Amino acid sequence: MSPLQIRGVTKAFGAQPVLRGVDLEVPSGRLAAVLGPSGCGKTTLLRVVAGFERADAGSVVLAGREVTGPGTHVAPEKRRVAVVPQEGALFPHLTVAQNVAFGLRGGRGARRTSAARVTELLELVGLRGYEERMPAQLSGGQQQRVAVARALAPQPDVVLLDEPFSALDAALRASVRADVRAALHAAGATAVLVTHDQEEALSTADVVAVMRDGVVVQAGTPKEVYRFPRDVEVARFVGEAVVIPATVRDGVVWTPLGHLPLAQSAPDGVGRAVLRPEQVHLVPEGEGLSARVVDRYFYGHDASVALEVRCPGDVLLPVLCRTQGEMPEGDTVGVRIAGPVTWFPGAA
Ligand SMILES: Nc1ncnc2c1ncn2[C@@H]1O[C@H](COP(=O)(O)OP(=O)(O)OP(=O)(O)O)[C@@H](O)[C@H]1O
Repeated sequence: MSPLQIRGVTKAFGAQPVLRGVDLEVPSGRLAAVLGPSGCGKTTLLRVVAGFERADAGSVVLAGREVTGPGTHVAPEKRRVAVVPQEGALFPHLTVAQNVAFGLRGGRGARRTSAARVTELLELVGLRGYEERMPAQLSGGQQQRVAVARALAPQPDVVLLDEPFSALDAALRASVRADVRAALHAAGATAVLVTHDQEEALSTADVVAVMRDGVVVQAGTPKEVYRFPRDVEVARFVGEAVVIPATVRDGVVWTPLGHLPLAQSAPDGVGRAVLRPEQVHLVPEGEGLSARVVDRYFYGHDASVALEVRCPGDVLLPVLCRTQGEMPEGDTVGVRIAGPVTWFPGAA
């Protein structure tokens, strides 16, 4: 049985419904990211699971025990859930070792509050040797790692992390993220990470739950939600998407860019196809369709160009494409589309 099962959870603040029937299961030892735009209810969901908020309806089952349900509300401290807040919230007057040892009190490891266990936990987060430092002597990333060690100390059933990397600067974020992920996996912890950063969700989590307007609209592996988004909005939210008008006839998608293979079977009809910028390949001018560079975006590790593709019938279609090299604006290039597209019925 999954250590965390959330079923049909609803929650309103006054007249404002915030959670509108959330379903989510997190398998044992997995890290799930709850990904969604600001205000969609991510933190509220975490607070319901932690027991800081009462749900109006639905249930939360932790390690087989219903902690939230009709007539049931187990107090937060009795839930065996650990919370890592946005900024680690370490006790400033306690050393790193004392902060971690604090997490051991009252937990399963209560009888083993030994220095050895603290060292073991610090080792897990890559901070062995930092026992005697004070929190103020640590970087923001190190503080977050201590907070994770403290959270793991009582061997909770589930670790909840609320935007734990958002206060870190970009250069640090990726490495702290990787360390925290490794520590959670090494501890075999089941965890839920709340984030509005799609790159963070896709690169860190085993399961991504995309949340919108108080419901989980899709949950799956990072590859599943990226390659097989449930709708155009999910496609746009989990990455850059090229959305084009498309008609399905006999299992083939007809688009202004030519006919393309389908990622999944679909009934005949009119709708939109979604492809990713990395499926748009540049070819020498004269091959494929002709396109003009209309804008460029430089990200450091790579770059994108906005193209205007001239399609049959003189239709001009805006398309985004990844590039490595220099591409002056106004340049004319050839493009070819590779790989399958996802398709959604409805008006273009
Ligand atoms: N205690 C509260 N009382 C009243 N309204 C609240 C309360 N907590 C949250 N809300 C409202 O519920 C909605 C969802 O908030 P929540 O913090 O869960 O969203 P979120 O997805 O975590 O957003 P963010 O990414 O910005 O933190 C917001 O409109 C917020 O104003």
